[in-house]
Amino acid sequence: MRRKYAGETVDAVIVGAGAAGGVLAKELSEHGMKVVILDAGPQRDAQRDFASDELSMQSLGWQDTRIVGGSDPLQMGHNNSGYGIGGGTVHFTGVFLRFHESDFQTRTIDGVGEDWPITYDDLEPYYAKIEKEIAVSGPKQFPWGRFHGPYPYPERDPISPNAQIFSIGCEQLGIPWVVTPLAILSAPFEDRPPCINRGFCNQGCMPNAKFSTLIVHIPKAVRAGAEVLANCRVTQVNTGADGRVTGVTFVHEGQTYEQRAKLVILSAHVVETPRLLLHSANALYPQGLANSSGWVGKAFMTHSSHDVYARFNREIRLYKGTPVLATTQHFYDTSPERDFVRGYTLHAHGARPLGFAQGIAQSGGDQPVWGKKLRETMLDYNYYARITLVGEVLPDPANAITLSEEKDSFGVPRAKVTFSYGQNDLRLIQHAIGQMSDILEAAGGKSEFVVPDTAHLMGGCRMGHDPEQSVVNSYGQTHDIPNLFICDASIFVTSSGGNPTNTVMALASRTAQYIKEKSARLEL
Ligand SMILES: Cc1cc2nc3c(=O)[nH]c(=O)nc-3n(C[C@H](O)[C@H](O)[C@H](O)COP(=O)(O)OP(=O)(O)OC[C@H]3O[C@@H](n4cnc5c(N)ncnc54)[C@H](O)[C@@H]3O)c2cc1C
Repeated sequence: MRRKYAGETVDAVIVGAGAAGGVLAKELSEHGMKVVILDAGPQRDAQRDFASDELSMQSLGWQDTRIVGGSDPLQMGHNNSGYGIGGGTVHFTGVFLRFHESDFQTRTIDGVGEDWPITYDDLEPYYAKIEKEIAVSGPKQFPWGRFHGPYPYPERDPISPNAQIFSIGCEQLGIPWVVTPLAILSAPFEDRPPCINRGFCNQGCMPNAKFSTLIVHIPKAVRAGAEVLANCRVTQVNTGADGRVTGVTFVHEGQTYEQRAKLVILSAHVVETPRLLLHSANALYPQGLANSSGWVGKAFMTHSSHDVYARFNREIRLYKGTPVLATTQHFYDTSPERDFVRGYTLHAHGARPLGFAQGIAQSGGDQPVWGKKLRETMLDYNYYARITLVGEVLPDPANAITLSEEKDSFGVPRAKVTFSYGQNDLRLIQHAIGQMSDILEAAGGKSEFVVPDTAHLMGGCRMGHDPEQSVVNSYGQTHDIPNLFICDASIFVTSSGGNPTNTVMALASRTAQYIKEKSARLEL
């Protein structure tokens, strides 16, 4: 393996080149720090490696076996974790939303979950910076939350037929809607073209109109001097006799290496970050690293993400255009009229034929859509429209990532992912299904399939002021080990009712700023 910093103790080693890791690598190396960033998966080339093919592009997701449990076991893989340089951003849908003020204070406002140790104001400048840096497109007026636009780039136009259906249904019911804020270009930016509506965002964007860490932050980090190592699986975080971390052990093509560093930053996402911390237990830290509180792996969350499909008597063609182009956050905040607290976002959401077939096949309950019925429905694929939920799931310590007895080919225990919905989560889902059906029917469709699903992973190494109730402080610095940071979606305290990646990247930029300031004062 060709190396730049082999044998050196670098300023920072980052594990995971996804949404958070990419921001950190870029910002720290542009500051002059020596950075090595490792990813377990490959470095892909958008034009060479992305195919307009649903099935083969499943390889963009994390495919290693994870053991799932709980009363609502999660389907792991392509739908919730990325694999390779760019992480989940390579095949994410590109919906780019901010959290609302209330998301950071659910305990105070609604008596559920936990308050974050930061407020919306702490993150606001970082949201603005990231949105500008990647030229987020969105409406001139965004009606919900604290940020009302305008976005750096104009909203996408035209919108897809499925988004038009959504808009008609919402308008019939008096529900405000907008063209979705997206990390997808509406006009040229830097050396990238605007979106041409191929619709393969979840298969990797071949023309580079969609932002991904692979094509934006990683090249900038490399230009600033960072060393990016693909196909390098970190198996251990190493600790010195003084209790500080000294670097990481990783495996590349069957060979084991060590990268020494003054700072270790884990950005390996919600399952792999806790797994590494737990697996790196030693005599000094028998419960795993940064786990004196016992909170590592606990209270991870997902979003409920049920779909409703309705059939229309005219062609909609769900494959057309960017998958998500219309959104409402009308049901985002707690309302005393509902039997649950917190809320959700609804998106008009395109689907490709395979996704449609896999979805409706799971929708039937005791009357599965399979065989002849599945085949007949597939013939009518062009007549269906879809809406998808992004629903807040409350944190529950029983939803946890732990180590199983079974080991993977690297000798590391496989992650066990245990998940069950709470009563509030289930009531929220029922409400959302009703609203999605109403919108589709108000637009002239007939609701036929409800597909249970989840999306996004968050939490498991939550931030907080109290070292006995949280793993990291608000900058991602672990309470137990000052030179060990966690910076990815695992540090979320609550899940919100909106897509998370803008918040992941804003937090990463805030952590980078903290590291730069602390390092300058030799305080790390
Ligand atoms: C299909 C799909 C659609 C999505 N759509 C949206 C959307 O529209 N809007 C939105 O806001 N969010 C969306 N998301 C979520 C988004 O992708 C994540 O929020 C985001 O990528 C999380 O960033 P992260 O830095 O925590 O981890 P990731 O981006 O997942 O990066 C983690 C990286 O760590 C690497 N890694 C893990 N373990 C190791 C190890 N041991 N050694 C070395 N490397 C390791 C992985 O290979 C991966 O590249 C979507 C996700 C998926 C899967």
